[in-house]
Amino acid sequence: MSHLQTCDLIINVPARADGFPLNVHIQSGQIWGVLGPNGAGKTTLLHTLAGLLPSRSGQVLLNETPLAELKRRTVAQQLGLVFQDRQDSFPATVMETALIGRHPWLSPWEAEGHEDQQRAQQALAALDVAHLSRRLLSTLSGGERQRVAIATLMTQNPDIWLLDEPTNHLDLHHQVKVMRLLRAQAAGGKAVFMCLHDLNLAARWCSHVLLLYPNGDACWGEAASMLKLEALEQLYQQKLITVAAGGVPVFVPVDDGL
Ligand SMILES: Nc1ncnc2c1ncn2[C@@H]1O[C@H](COP(=O)(O)OP(=O)(O)OP(=O)(O)O)[C@@H](O)[C@H]1O
Repeated sequence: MSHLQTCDLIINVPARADGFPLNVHIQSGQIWGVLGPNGAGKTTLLHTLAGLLPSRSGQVLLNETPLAELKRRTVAQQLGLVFQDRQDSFPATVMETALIGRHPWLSPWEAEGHEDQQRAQQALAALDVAHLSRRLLSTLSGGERQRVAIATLMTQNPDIWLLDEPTNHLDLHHQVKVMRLLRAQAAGGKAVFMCLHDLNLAARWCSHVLLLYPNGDACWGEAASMLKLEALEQLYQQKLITVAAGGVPVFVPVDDGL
């Protein structure tokens, strides 16, 4: 299974000081949650890990090789990204969109075969959007589109799954369904690294957490050791209380009158 490593990585957030160099090792079986306030650089980090943005300094290594030295096709076979905002500008059906996930695995101009179709079908079914497979993507609701994007990543089947707020637009049932799916993928050997705004999803589902501060400071480690009330209050500049539910802490923001 592939693994992704950052070596003294400084992401390039415009007009920000360098901050703390990231030395993170994202490995098979792990589920990472990246937490931080708006503008902290979560999306920038994800895009840098995917090789879509250059770092300011340091490196991203995919199986010990700098990402920049690898062919995009090789990278796309091992690493996939669900974007936060997608411009689905050209008309495509849900099935056509899911099949885009197979492109890294096909030679140029090679058409998708039966197995590719089957993979896409299974992924769409896993995300409860198989019944929409003939619909144009542009006609879907926000949550349906989000599930198609995750199904496309599942169809791509890389070892490393990068996701930018995967529960965006999802109702509660589908939030849990997606988190279960990500946990099952990690249990099967994938590595999952996602930005989250919901602390409680991180507390319940992530094995590892990276806290990213607006000034570029960062810390990371096993989830239980990172999800401490004081650290999270400092991260979000927000008063929180903790209540226990099902053996997992639930963080609740409170109005401190400030
Ligand atoms: N092209 C750009 N020019 C100037 N500033 C930029 C550019 N792209 C991103 N930024 C800034 O970089 C910072 C980090 O953006 P990023 O999208 O990574 O944050 P984020 O943590 O994902 O935020 P959010 O929680 O709101 O999604 C933001 O302040 C953003 O305005």
